[in-house]
Amino acid sequence: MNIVELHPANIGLKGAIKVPGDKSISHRAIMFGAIANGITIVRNFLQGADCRSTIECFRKLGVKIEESIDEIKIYGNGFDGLKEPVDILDVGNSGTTTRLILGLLAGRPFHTVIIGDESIAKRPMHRVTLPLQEMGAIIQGRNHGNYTPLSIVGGQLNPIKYEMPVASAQVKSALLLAALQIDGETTIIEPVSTRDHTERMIKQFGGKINIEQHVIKITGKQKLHGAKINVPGDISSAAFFMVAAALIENSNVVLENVGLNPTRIGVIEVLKEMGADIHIHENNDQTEPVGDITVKTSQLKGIEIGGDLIPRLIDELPIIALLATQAEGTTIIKNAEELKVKETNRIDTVVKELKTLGADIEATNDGMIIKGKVQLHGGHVHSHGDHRIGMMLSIASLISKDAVHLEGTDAINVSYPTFFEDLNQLLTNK
Ligand SMILES: O=C(O)C1=C[C@@H](OP(=O)(O)O)[C@@H](O)[C@H](O)C1
Ligand SMILES: C=C(OP(=O)(O)O)C(=O)O
Repeated sequence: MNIVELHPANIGLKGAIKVPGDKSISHRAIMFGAIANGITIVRNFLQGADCRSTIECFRKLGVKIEESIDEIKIYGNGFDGLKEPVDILDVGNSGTTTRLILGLLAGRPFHTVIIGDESIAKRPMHRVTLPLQEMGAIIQGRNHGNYTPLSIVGGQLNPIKYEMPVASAQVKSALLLAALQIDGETTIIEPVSTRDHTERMIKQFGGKINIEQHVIKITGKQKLHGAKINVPGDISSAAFFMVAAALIENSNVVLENVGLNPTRIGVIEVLKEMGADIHIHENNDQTEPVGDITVKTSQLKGIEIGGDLIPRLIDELPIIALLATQAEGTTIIKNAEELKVKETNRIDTVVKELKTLGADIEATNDGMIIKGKVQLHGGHVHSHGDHRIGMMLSIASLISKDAVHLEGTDAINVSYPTFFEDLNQLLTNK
């Protein structure tokens, strides 16, 4: 496992960068391109390991996908264009690929086997396999279909009315991808709003979907046509530099062309409530809203984070935990038990690694309690193979007193392969 020695920043972060494309939207652009009729062109696609896994899975399903430096071209032939793969589909580290592809394959009349890495093998799949089985798909796997390896034989599905027990955009999207193949209307009820990229994309590809509050209705067998997708920058990646700029003296950072979908901007709301010097400049209102985010060095105070806000910042909670170590007072993160079933148990890994650096942080059943402001010291820390933990600890090293030895930085390739290049650029700008 690779170990990198990281040093405290002795200057502020300065300048403007464009973070890479949004991971959630990049996955969906490939999937919708594959099931639509005609050509789909995707610009600013995230070339991270997770989205690469999605491309390779769809190639194995018989979809022609061409790649050049600045765009991806997908030749869609509708749902019927997908063919029984002769090989196993490997989803790598990607929960989004696993769950969404299961929804799509639930309606395909052929057999597929899905595997992933060690982390994927621990992530619960019943949340999608149970409702998909209720719709009529045949799914088998470890622990009665809860864990990979999974095998699925899809076919004719029945529409259902499904009240989701967990707030999860992946579950919602899997069910929508299944529902798109059914003659009849499927109803999905979310407990709390989650990211709505799938719903937006259905419309962008020419489909119809009815959304009223938390009730989503969709009729299948619609004709989707190819589209042009400009993927906005990923706010989940931008969050690391938003926090770094707020915490490091003499910083002034602009993150350009970041996706500002209202279901994703919880981290901006938290930064504002904690007192950060942050400004948003919305550029336009496309299918997905985008804009520039400016963050300067800030004085912060602890707050309580929970309830409906959680799904809107779920992936940002590791970096928000670091932010809280530098805020005056106590920050309480609650209702975030979903953190336990991410690439790692992110309550445990965040608490363990930040404690190693001297933070005052305790795990609770559904989140964390963090007391600040505490000067972090150096130490030997580990990403545990989790990209977001790796990036959070890299930012922590910038505000630590002594060197930090970070093990497992390669995990960062999952969502942000150019993370260290971008960080170095912000550190060298005057
Ligand atoms: O739909 C998506 O693209 C995602 C949904 C979230 O997962 P859940 O649906 O499990 O909350 C998020 O954590 C993940 O990084 C991406
Ligand atoms: C949880 C994440 O992704 P996924 O579920 O797709 O593995 C993430 O990117 O933080």
